[in-house]
Amino acid sequence: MSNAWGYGPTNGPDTWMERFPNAKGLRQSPINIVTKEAQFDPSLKPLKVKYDPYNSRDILNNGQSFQVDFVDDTDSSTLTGGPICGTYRLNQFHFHWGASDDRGSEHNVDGAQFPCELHLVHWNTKYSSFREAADKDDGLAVIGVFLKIGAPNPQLQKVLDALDLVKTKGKQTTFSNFDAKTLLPHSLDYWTYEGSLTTPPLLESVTWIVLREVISVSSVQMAKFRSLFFTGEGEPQISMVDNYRPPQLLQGRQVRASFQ
Ligand SMILES: N=Nc1ccc(S(N)(=O)=O)cc1
Ligand SMILES: [Zn+2]
Repeated sequence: MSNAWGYGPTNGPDTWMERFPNAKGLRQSPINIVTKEAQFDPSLKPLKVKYDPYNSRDILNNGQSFQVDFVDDTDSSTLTGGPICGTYRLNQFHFHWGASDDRGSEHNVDGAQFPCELHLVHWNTKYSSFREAADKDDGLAVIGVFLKIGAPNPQLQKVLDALDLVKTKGKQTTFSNFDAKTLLPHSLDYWTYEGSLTTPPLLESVTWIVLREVISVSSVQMAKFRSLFFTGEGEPQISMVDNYRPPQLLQGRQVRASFQ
C-alpha cells in the first residue's frame, strides 16, 4: 500500500511537499486571518448563495474527511457575487476537525483555532467541470464557516445522523433533500483572499471566502465527528481526527473584508 498522504506522523502536512510541490507555493491555504490587517473593500459585493436541496446526492467517507456531494450538472445550486466573477456551482461540502475542542479548524482568526471548519466547494462554470476548473487560477471558490462550541445545531445533526453509515474509508450512502444553506450563519460578512486547496494536490485555484459569523456545534456533536475512521473496513482502526492543515505563510497576500 503506497504511503498515501494523510494527517498521521509519517504522512501528514509536513511531508506533503515531498510529493506535492505546490506545498511550497506562494498562495497556499489555510492562513491565519489577522483581523486588524484585513482591509475593508467597498467594491466587494454581497455573497449570493442559491442552493437547491434537490441537488444533494450522497455522503462519502473519503478517508480524509466526509463529504456531501451535490449534482452539479445545472446552475441550480450556485454561488455568485462576493469577490468572484461569474457563476460557481456547489460540488460538495466537507469538514475539518480536531481530536479535542481546542483545535480543528484550518483557518485561524487572530491566532485562534476553532474546533471545526465547514468548507463548501464551488467551481467556476466558465470551465466544463470541477475537474477542469480545479487547476485554474479562478477555478474554485470555497466558503469557510467556523463551528464554535455552544448549543446543539439541529441542521448539522441531520448530517451527523448519517455518519453511522459511513464510518470507514470508502463507505457511501444516499443523502438526499438536504439544504446546505441551513448550515450558513445569518450574516454573510466575509474575509476573502486568493489561496489553494488545503489538501493535496494543494492546487492554487481557490478564492477563499471565510465567513466572520460562526455556527454552533455542541461537544456531543463534535464527538460524533470523531467517531469516524480514516481507515477502511477490516483495517486497524485509526480515528478520523485532526484532519486539518496548519496555517501557511501569507507571502505578501492581502486579505480583504466585506465589512467595516
Ligand atoms: N480535491 N478536492 C478538494 C476540494 C476542496 C478542498 S479544501 N479543503 O481546500 O476545501 C480540498 C480538496
Ligand atoms: Zn476543506
